[in-house]
Amino acid sequence: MNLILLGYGKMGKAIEQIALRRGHTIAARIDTAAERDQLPKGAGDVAIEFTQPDAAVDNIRYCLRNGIPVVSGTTGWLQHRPEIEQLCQEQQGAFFYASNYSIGVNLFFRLNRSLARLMNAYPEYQVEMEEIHHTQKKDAPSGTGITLAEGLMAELDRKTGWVEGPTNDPALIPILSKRIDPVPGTHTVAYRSAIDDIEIKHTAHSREGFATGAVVAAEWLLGKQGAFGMDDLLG
Ligand SMILES: NC(=O)C1=CN([C@@H]2O[C@H](COP(=O)(O)OP(=O)(O)OC[C@H]3O[C@@H](n4cnc5c(N)ncnc54)[C@H](O)[C@@H]3O)[C@@H](O)[C@H]2O)C=CC1
Ligand SMILES: O=C(O)C1=N[C@H](C(=O)O)C[C@H](O)C1
Repeated sequence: MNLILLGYGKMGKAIEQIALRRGHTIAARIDTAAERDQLPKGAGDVAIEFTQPDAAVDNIRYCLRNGIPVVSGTTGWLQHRPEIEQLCQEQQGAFFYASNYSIGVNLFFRLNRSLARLMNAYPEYQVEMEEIHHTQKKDAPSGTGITLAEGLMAELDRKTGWVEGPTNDPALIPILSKRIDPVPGTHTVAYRSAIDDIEIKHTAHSREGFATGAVVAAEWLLGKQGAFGMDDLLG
């Protein structure tokens, strides 16, 4: 495949390495909206978009309107997801999104939901979450943290929402965000009682898992039509 990298920061560069290793070529490395607007027609087969919260929606719209299948991993913009999915349908385009592309985290999402189902029967445990990332991260809580919280809300009857920081409201899941360099991404879900604690934790050692997942998603998306996520890819 000939890939357009929309965003050539930490993730764009990690994706380039993995893409080249998997035999793909790089059609363009785009790091501003102005550069993107100068892309020639038919420049690449798939765009991989890892930019920043205030740029993602415009980039994804651009791809869908120009018939470019797009894999996005940017976090912090998902309030606009329904609009993007509608545009994808109208344009008969191809759009893939995951808050986290690593296989390990996607296993962790499933473990989180299974554990939450089990903990429904044990209301004496209070659930809380922590996410740690490098200090350049623009959004908090992390997209992965929000996906974990959504998994808890789907399975734990006593939780109806999440909040950033501590809370005394028993219906809310507190998500504590810490920024420490050079942490690529660490997520913990903890159930605490007066007697003991149960914790599950995912620690990324580098960006390799995120980048590999994004390239695999681009390979998978080519030739498809619709809006997809990791559950479609992993089955
Ligand atoms: N879904 C996942 O698995 C992962 C998601 N992320 C998310 O990906 C995003 C990018 O992360 P990093 O690469 O670490 O950030 P970064 O700050 O290193 O790179 C972002 C790049 O996007 C560029 N950019 C800004 N506006 C742009 C525009 N309009 N068009 C094209 N490029 C533009 C910036 O110049 C910068 O080079 C963040 O939202 C982060 O949360 C990061 C890692 C994994
Ligand atoms: O900004 C990052 O670095 C990361 N962002 C994603 C998120 O917000 O969950 C995924 C990963 O944790 C790294």
